[in-house]
Formats: sequence, C-alpha cells, structure tokens
Amino acid sequence: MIPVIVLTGYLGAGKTSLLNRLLTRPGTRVGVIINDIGKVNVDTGLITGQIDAAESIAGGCVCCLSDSSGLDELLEKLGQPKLRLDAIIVEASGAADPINVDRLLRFGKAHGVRFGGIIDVIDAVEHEHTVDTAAMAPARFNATSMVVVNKLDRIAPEHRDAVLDRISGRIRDVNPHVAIIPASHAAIDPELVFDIALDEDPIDELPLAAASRPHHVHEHAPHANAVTVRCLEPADPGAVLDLLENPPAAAYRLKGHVKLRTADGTQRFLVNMVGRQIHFAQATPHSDPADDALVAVGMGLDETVVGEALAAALEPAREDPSPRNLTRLERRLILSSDAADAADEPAAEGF
Ligand SMILES: Nc1nc2c(ncn2[C@@H]2O[C@H](COP(=O)(O)OP(=O)(O)OP(=O)(O)O)[C@@H](O)[C@H]2O)c(=O)[nH]1
Repeated sequence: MIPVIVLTGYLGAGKTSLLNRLLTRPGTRVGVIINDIGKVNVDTGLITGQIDAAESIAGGCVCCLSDSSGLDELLEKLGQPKLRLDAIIVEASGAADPINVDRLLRFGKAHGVRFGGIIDVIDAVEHEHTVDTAAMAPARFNATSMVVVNKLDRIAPEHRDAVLDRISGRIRDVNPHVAIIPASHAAIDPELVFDIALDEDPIDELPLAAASRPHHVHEHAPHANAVTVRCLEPADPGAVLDLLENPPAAAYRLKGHVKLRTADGTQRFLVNMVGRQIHFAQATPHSDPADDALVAVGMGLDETVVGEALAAALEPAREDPSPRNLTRLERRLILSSDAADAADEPAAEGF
C-alpha cells in the first residue's frame, strides 16, 4: 500500500518549499495532489521538483470537503500499480485544519493506499500572529505526526533556541509525542518522510550523475539517523507491539519486515509506525525473509539505546504467545486492513 503524506500549514509557512525538497529525492517515484483554495492551480506552478503523477483539487480547501469521495477518487487514481509510485504527497491549502484532514483520511475508502503522516509546517516568525493566537496551544497539533518549524533563518541566531523552545513547548502542551523538526527553507531530510530506506540511484547512472543533480538536499539538511536490527528468528507479537506502541525517544519512524510466532506457526509481517500511527500488514510477497529487520529513523537517535530496544523486541520467542497478545496482533491487522472502518482506530493511539 502506498503511503499518503499530507502537508498542512498556515498560508506561506513553507509547504510548497517542503514539497519541492521532497521531490528532489533521487530514486523515489512520487505522486502529488495539490489543493489550491483559489480556482486556479497556482501552487502547481510553484513546483520545481520532479513529479511522477499529479492531480489537483482547486476551488476550495480539502479539509472542507463534505465527504472523502473526491479525495478517494484521486488517491485511487494515483494508487494504481501501473504508476509504480512510492509515495503520494497531498499539499493541503493554507487554510486546511489537520484535524479535518486526519478525519477525511481515516474515513477514506481508497484502496491501495495507507496513511503516511500529516506534516504541519510552521512559520517560526509569524506563528504567534497567525494560528497560535489563543491562550491554549492550537488543537491542530493533536492531529499532526511531524511539525516542521520553518524559517528559522529569519530569526537572529541568538534568539533561535528560545523561539524554538517556546514553539516546541506550545506544541507539546497538546501533543507530547509529535516529532518537531527545526528547519530553514524547509530543508529536512526526506528520509524522515518517505518509507523507502535506501537511497538508490538508477543502476545505469554513474555516481557523478547524482552528485551533479541541482538539488542534492542532503548537503544542507540536518540528517536523520537510523538504527537497523535484523529479525532472524520469530519474535513474540507482544514484544513487537509494545515497541511500536511505546517507541524509543526520537524514533519518529519504525519500519520493516518481522517474523512473529503465532497460533499458526511463524508468520511474516510488514510493520510501519509513523509519528505513533501504527500499520501492520502481511509481508509483501517479493520480500526476502533473510532481510527481515526493523529500522528506526529519527533526528538524533541514541543508537545504543534504540538498538537495544529493537533487539529486545525482536528477541526470539521461547514460548507460544499469550492469547492476549494474539488478540492484540489480530486487532492491529484488522485496523490496518483496507476494508477496516478507519473510524474504529482510537485517535489517542494514532497520535
Ligand atoms: N526566509 C525564508 N523564506 C522561506 C522559507 N521557507 C519558505 N520561504 C518563502 O516563503 C514563501 C512562501 O513559501 P511557500 O513554500 O510557497 O509557502 P506555502 O505554505 O506553500 O504557501 P501557501 O501555499 O500560500 O500556503 C516563499 O516565498 C518561500 O520562498 C524559509 O525557511 N526562510
């Protein structure tokens, strides 16, 4: 299933800049849905990165759609296997409320796609005068998986940490789990956003081709780091679910194939956690059991601590899993399936 990543953020915060950054990632096929609040597709013209397939919703804000059918239709179009997309990015209009976007995606019925996270972009300079005007921190952060605090270059270096601390504190007031990524010109590491672990160039290209690409964003973006632990023998479903539900600090993403001991013997699953949203599915048919592993990705991960947490979760199961843990696993699979009514997913677990 193709992950759908939604970019939200107040007008001018830097959503298109972020989209352009993400579209420069070599070897990733990305489909884009642009939502212009005006009747003309202005934003589409601002895209400089390479898009593999595009659709647009103009003339209104995506989060104000009365139901998800319009969005579902576009997602299904982009989800067609023949397009071979690795991800779909929806750039919401500057007016979109992440809470409504989240609801729309959860109630969505599009096949072949899954939730890949909501990234809210903040203008560090304007934030207090735009969305953050109330005494309480805005509820929108409840629905976001990652917040990019952008335009830090516009704040004097000596005040940057204080501004970032204040904004982060307000965000954490309503959502202690959200990943907060400081940025200038939306320069974040795309590795944090995409579900693809490897930065693979086409095999017929020389390394020089990659080096000479105009937007090799890794040069300036603060880097995410990753920890990988192999899964050679079947683990206990309870231990893996405990890890996904309580991931180590700073692990924004967890992904990979795992072998689990179940009532029907060993089974393999594809697991994905993005900003505490958990997705569990049967292993993809072409995946090689010898490559089963879990990868944690985040900014400034403590590799020892995270490596130990992953290794503990993947410890070979010595006995059959408890009935409770088998039920937890079954529930996760049902909640993650295409046919599941997304509304059943408890919001508190997702974010
Ligand atoms: N100085 C500075 N300018 C930025 C930064 N990020 C974006 N900009 C500029 O801010 C303006 C708005 O950026 P966009 O990326 O178009 O913002 P947006 O959120 O897509 O805007 P809307 O579609 O209107 O909501 C553009 O002129 C960008 O070049 C940044 O980090 N620093």
